[in-house]
Amino acid sequence: MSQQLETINYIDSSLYKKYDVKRGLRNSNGTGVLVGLTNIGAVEGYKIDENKNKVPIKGKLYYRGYEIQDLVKSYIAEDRFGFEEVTYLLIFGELPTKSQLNSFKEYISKKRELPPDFARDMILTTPSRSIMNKLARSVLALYCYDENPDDTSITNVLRQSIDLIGYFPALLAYAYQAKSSYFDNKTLHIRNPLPELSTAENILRMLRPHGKYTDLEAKCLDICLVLHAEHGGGNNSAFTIHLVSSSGTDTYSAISAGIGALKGPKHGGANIQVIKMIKDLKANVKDINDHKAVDEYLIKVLKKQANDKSGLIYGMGHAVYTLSDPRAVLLKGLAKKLAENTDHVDDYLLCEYIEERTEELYEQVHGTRKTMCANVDLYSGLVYTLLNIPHDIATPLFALARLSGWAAHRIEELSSGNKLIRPAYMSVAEKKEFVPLSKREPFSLKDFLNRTK
Ligand SMILES: CC(=O)SCCNC(=O)CCNC(=O)[C@H](O)C(C)(C)COP(=O)(O)OP(=O)(O)OC[C@H]1O[C@@H](n2cnc3c(N)ncnc32)[C@H](O)[C@@H]1OP(=O)(O)O
Ligand SMILES: O=C([O-])CC(=O)C(=O)O
Repeated sequence: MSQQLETINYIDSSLYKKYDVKRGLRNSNGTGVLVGLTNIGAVEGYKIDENKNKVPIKGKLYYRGYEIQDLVKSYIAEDRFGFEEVTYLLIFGELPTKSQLNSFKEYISKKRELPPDFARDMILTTPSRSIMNKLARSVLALYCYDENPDDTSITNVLRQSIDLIGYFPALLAYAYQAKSSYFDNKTLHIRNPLPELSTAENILRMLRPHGKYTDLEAKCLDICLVLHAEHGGGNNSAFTIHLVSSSGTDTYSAISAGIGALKGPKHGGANIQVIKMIKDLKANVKDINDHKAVDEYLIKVLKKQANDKSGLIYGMGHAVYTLSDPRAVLLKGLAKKLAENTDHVDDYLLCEYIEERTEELYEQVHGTRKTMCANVDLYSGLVYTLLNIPHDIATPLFALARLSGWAAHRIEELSSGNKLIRPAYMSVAEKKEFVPLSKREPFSLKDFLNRTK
């Protein structure tokens, strides 16, 4: 029956050209179809020249007009946590004053504790191997604990968004604890969040059996959260938020849909896929410093003969960035610093080698050159290893950080979208006459192909 599904669902790719369908909402030069306007994040990865050709450039990312490097550099220089400030910036559109930031942090800190018995009833009873799956279900379950869940007024959506931002570290940490205890036979540690701690500190406190972490570990995790918080309106999960919000549905439905989109291996889930790919590479290549052997492995990946046989080198390529992804540049620098004088120098060099070689090996295998840079997911897994953060939560950390951007995009859609997002699909199906049950014949591939020729 699945063969039948493949047959009846096949659409000849020449039809897309014939009817000028923008597959994947992409123009013929690979750029995205313009479908919206946003004030939140700006992603710049190419220029269009006077002949309408796409010209690769170094990538830039702005949050509400501020360049990501400037934000990160200032948090490092001022030796302070930046994620709460970035959340404020994304939602309210301006950098906060000291007192605005303090009140915002105080407000979030009051929402750190989950509703009474939520952890017991909603997280520990039905653990999942996938923490992303558990997070989506937890967000949906929070609908039942909200006395005003369906009100889409901005005041109410803002309250719901900040509640979720406050709850997320505990949702993530308890989902991880439930998974580790139930599936990996580890001791269950349930530690309360502390209101005076930053998001990064609370995550580390609740994740670790002893609840301890260093200031450096927390500040590095904070940088990772800052870097993952927002990426414009067109990325798959933010667009999902716009799409779902445009129907007028509730905040919990919209955010859980965003989590589902981010989980995919071509989007946020790529960070876990990079970790798995490197594990597979190490299992198949005796010496990871042997460049020839690494090349051979990567060629097999590209030929769909190795790893998950998708043909993808995870952590490489991007829909917008061409020469560089500014987040990958920053994470690479962080990974290099953290790896120095540890056993992980070779792991760092391996990621760097994959970054250097992908374009050329892609050309060798496919015969066409594609400009491809490391994306945010290539080095993040290594940074988490170096921070002693379990790999299971790599994508969930992405979701926790991106929740700030999603909240801003949902509020933007509700404030300025004002139109149900509803693109067109042209039907290419044949029209048929109804056949009574007694006269039907089983599906025949031959008949089907004859009819659809
Ligand atoms: C947070 C984020 O979402 S960042 C992205 C994380 N995702 C990954 O790291 C997964 C690997 N990368 C990819 O799959 C892609 O680069 C994407 C989906 C991110 C972006 O893709 P796009 O730039 O839109 O390119 P597109 O999907 O049109 O691909 C063009 C061709 O290059 C191939 N390609 C793109 N990236 C890669 C890659 N990393 N490895 C192998 N082939 C690749 C595609 O398979 C496609 O081949 P096809 O024309 O034969 O179908
Ligand atoms: O912009 C994209 O397509 C994907 C991405 O990097 C992100 O969402 O962070």
